[in-house]
Amino acid sequence: MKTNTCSIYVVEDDPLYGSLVEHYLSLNPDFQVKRFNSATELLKCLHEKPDVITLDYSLPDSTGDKLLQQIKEQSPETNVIMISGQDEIQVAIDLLQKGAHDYIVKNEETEGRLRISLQRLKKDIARKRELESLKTEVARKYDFKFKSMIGTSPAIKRVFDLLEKASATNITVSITGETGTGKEVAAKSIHFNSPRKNKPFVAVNIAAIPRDLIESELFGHEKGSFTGAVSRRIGKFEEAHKGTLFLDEIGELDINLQAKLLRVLQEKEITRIGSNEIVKIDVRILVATHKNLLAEVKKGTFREDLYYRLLGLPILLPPLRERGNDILLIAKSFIDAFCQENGLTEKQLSVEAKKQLLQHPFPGNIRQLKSLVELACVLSNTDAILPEHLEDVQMPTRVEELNPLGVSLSLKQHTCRIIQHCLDNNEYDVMKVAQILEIGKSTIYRMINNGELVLYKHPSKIA
Ligand SMILES: Nc1ncnc2c1ncn2[C@@H]1O[C@H](COP(=O)(O)OP(=O)(O)OP(=O)(O)O)[C@@H](O)[C@H]1O
Repeated sequence: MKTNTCSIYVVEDDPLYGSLVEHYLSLNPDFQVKRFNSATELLKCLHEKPDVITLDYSLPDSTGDKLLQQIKEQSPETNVIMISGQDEIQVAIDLLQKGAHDYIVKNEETEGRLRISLQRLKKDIARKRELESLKTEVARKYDFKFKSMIGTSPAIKRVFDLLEKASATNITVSITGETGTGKEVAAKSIHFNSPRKNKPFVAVNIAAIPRDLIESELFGHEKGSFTGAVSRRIGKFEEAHKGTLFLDEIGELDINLQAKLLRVLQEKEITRIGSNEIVKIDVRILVATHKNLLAEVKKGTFREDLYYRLLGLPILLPPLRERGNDILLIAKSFIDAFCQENGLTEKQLSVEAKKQLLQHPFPGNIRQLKSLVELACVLSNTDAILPEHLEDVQMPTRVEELNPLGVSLSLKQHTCRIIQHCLDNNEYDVMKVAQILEIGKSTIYRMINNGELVLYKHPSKIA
């Protein structure tokens, strides 16, 4: 159905009034109107799930009250507008509480009120349809069965197998792998191929949120529960109710909050900060980290009980250098997408360029491959990508070299270059860089997430 059309069923036993409403509504080309003289007639067609039903309160074979309940049970998405000869306020309140969208009294203003009510509904319905189609589009994008995660190597096929198993059940999944190996894409694939796919997928990057705000971000807060809590806010757990919560960089969670998270996972209920109300939650948990959590447990920075609670089905994403020819398949898809998006002619990797890519260690994995081939598309003036286009950009070693062309940069660009330089020269140790530059590590992680900084962790440096 088009986003702006709207099916409306008119239920009215008074033939004259019924045909008046039907005629009036049919004047709008976006409305597809059908008329019914009784509750029995309507119930036969309720499986068609119309967008709107205008319902006469007193019908010969049912009451508006009873019929409203039946509609809400059988077609909960249908909006019901009650039209009644009664102007008793309590009747209207009761029906609205039972799920009617509007209550309109039959008088000389009925036509105008009905028009306003339907106009509002039409916008809501169009918005809902748009949202549904966006959801379907996202779901299709992350459907690993249809190769949105590219790869045919034995290493990635093993991962696809596990992703499929993970999608079929509710088990907690812990995804590990070097930076840029596709942990977030894997998490989305699990969700969008699971029975929860029509419910929310909520991702939280623990490292990107300042330590003081994490608790409120996860569990929500009541107005006034701490300085800055100007209004009530639900947390990510409640937001993800019935869906999936993806806790990225779980290894960065503060040890004190680890205890609270464990309790929430065991008891399946949360309390917002500053509230005593217990809220039941039904959330599927996926976690990811590039850290070796067992090593963190041994160091005493990650709780052992939480580690075992989160381990569930472990999925290790292999580094790109272990995926053989997948490197070329993925590179080609990035090249095609980049050329198409930027109006460039189609480009092919030369035999030598392919050899070079296959030998590259790719410490930044797929994210690094993407920037490398996108830069090559820009550097190549022909339809061929040659080895010279795939040279790694040399990292400057002196701060003056950060701006070799002397072009004027904004303060933000300078900031990015300085932090990136410091990361490159300190083994990508975010904590250390945060201390050296006296900035928060969450700032650095936020910039990494925004793509302003790159965290190329050399394999030998990964714990
Ligand atoms: N198999 C794949 N095929 C094609 N593209 C992929 C594949 N896996 C990941 N990507 C792409 O690689 C990039 C990095 O993926 P993603 O953000 O999921 O990695 P990550 O492991 O979560 O990174 P980080 O550790 O930095 O959080 C994204 O652009 C993603 O779309």
